[in-house]
Amino acid sequence: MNLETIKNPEFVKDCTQQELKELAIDIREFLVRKLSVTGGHLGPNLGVVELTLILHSLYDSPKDKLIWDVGHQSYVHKILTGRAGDFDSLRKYKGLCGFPKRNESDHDVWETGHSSTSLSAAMGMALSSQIKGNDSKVAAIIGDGALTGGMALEALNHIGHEQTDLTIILNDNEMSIAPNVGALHGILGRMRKANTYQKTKDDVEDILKRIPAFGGKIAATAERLKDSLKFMVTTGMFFEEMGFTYLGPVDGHDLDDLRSNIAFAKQTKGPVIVHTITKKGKGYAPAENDAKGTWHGLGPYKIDSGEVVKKPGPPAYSGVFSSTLQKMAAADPDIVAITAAMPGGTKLDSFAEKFPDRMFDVGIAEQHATTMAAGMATQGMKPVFAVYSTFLQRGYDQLVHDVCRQNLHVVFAIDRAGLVGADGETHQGVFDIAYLRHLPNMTILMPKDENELQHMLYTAVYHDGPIAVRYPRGNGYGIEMDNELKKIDIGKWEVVRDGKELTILSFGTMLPIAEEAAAILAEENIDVRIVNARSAKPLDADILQELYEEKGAVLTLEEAALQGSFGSAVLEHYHDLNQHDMVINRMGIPDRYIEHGSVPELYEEIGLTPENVAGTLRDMVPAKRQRA
Ligand SMILES: Cc1ncc(C[n+]2csc(CCOP(=O)(O)OP(=O)(O)O)c2C)c(N)n1
Ligand SMILES: CC(=O)[C@@H](O)[C@H](O)COP(=O)(O)O
Ligand SMILES: [Mg+2]
Repeated sequence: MNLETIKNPEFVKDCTQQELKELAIDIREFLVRKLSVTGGHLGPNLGVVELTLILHSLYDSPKDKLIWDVGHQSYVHKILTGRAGDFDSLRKYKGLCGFPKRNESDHDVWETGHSSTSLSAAMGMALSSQIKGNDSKVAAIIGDGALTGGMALEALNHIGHEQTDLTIILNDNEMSIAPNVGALHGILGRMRKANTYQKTKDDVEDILKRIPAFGGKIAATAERLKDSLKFMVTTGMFFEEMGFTYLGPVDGHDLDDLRSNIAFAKQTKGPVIVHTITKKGKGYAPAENDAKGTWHGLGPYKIDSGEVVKKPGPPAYSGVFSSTLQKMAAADPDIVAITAAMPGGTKLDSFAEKFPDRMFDVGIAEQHATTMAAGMATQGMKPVFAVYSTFLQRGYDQLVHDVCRQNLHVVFAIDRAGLVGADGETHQGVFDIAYLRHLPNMTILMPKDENELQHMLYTAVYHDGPIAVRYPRGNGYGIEMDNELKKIDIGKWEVVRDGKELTILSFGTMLPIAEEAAAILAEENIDVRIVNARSAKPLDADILQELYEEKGAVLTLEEAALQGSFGSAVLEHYHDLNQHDMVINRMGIPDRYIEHGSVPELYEEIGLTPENVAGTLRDMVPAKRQRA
């Protein structure tokens, strides 16, 4: 079938199971082919083809609400809702979003990107239907990984209490990005086995019944055995006790099994959990056999070999972070590393290979990770929580209440700081300076390059108190790395280019843009000093005072939200000293959410380009000269 002819999902209601089977083949072929060029979350989407077909067969989207947790597995939903023709633009600038997007389709009733929000949103919609008395049905699709998120458990607790009509499809493929972790994962595993338990029990009884006379007594014993076994691995006891009707385990690739169970769930009163067992990457061998999570989300690849098309380049910042931490951990047994279900992305998986007892993957539980680290710090450990900027947003109160207020020595290795590109709005790491800077006792550092990162990490681990070292997604510059780690003087910035007329305070990895802008102005005999302003808290008060006294003009440059980040700190500094005549300007992320696209395209969109920086500086010259 030409999927691009699909305009809406209605047609699947009239398909026979056989036709759906054929459609599933077409969808898998389409996904593998399209994503070999665009990249994206192939594994998760190959795992939900049958599930999505049955959901759209049984539910009347968008009147009925289908909510995709994390949403990285919503490509099949997007194909069935008329967007197959847009897949060449998947995760590209102004193209198809890689997550549900309400302005893309009425069928995208809830936007996701961060994990574990679907059950709360579903509950909100289900309660609204109940109060309004309309007949909209609600179904949330949540993965076994997302179920390890605290929000999901909060929602389960409330939903089970309220007994609200809604269906939760638990898409259990035993994988988060990496193999899933946690006690809940163990319970799900026993439920998965319950299937075999059921089969074993039936087999045992059949055999016993075939043994004449004597067999009868054994069969009675088997009955008792069955009851005790049942107690141990009751399928769904965990959820049943929470107030849910538990259906499962269901074969998540068997259209009949899915249809009968989800249809039953849909018409059942109260909350129902349908525990489906799926295979991540189903139907494409390299993805199906992926034990590490490589095929969870990736760039372009060669279909035949499954070879990922790797762009050669310098080491990734994440890699420099991890190798530096490993070097330090070898010499210091108090150093421990923590990740919230991102061992691969943060490169802590290689740390865990060397120090298996000192790396903790807590699941998708950033709140728990933050406070656990604080607990460790009270015992003299040196916890390093490696976390994406955007995901640390989940641990905000723990940062305030547990870490900073108690002034505990926790190191936050904030990865993906700045624009991340293809993941778009929900993943841009642009708010962490703003949400950290106002916390008393917090220190915020960002290196200009990968060599400074290793020294900054060393400085942070041996600092006393809460400290964040932030670094971007992607590779460094391939510069030479110092052999010896050295401490950086926190709060001391570094002049990297002399100049008299104007000064750029460049925060973190904005330096190349600053240098290109200075070169443009040098052609016009406008002399620009560049400072590597490597701490957003504390600021370098000495340099700021020198700039004021020389009646300078300052432009702050950062890849972070202008509202409340580094530039705001410099503004506040001069204001608080009543130095209101200081000529100052700021450039960074404007006050809106930045959608998906390549980082260079996004820089263009928001004006973070050498030409624009030069233009802003040029416009500051008159005011600067007037003040002199
Ligand atoms: C708050 C938060 N932390 C971390 C992530 C990164 N992340 C994206 S998908 C994923 C794993 C999801 O596993 P699961 O829900 O089982 O879905 P699957 O990919 O297996 O279909 C993680 C950890 C995230 N999106 N949100
Ligand atoms: C869906 C999700 O949140 C993750 O898969 C994320 O896309 C990973 O980002 P990186 O590719 O930067 O590791
Ligand atoms: Mg999973």
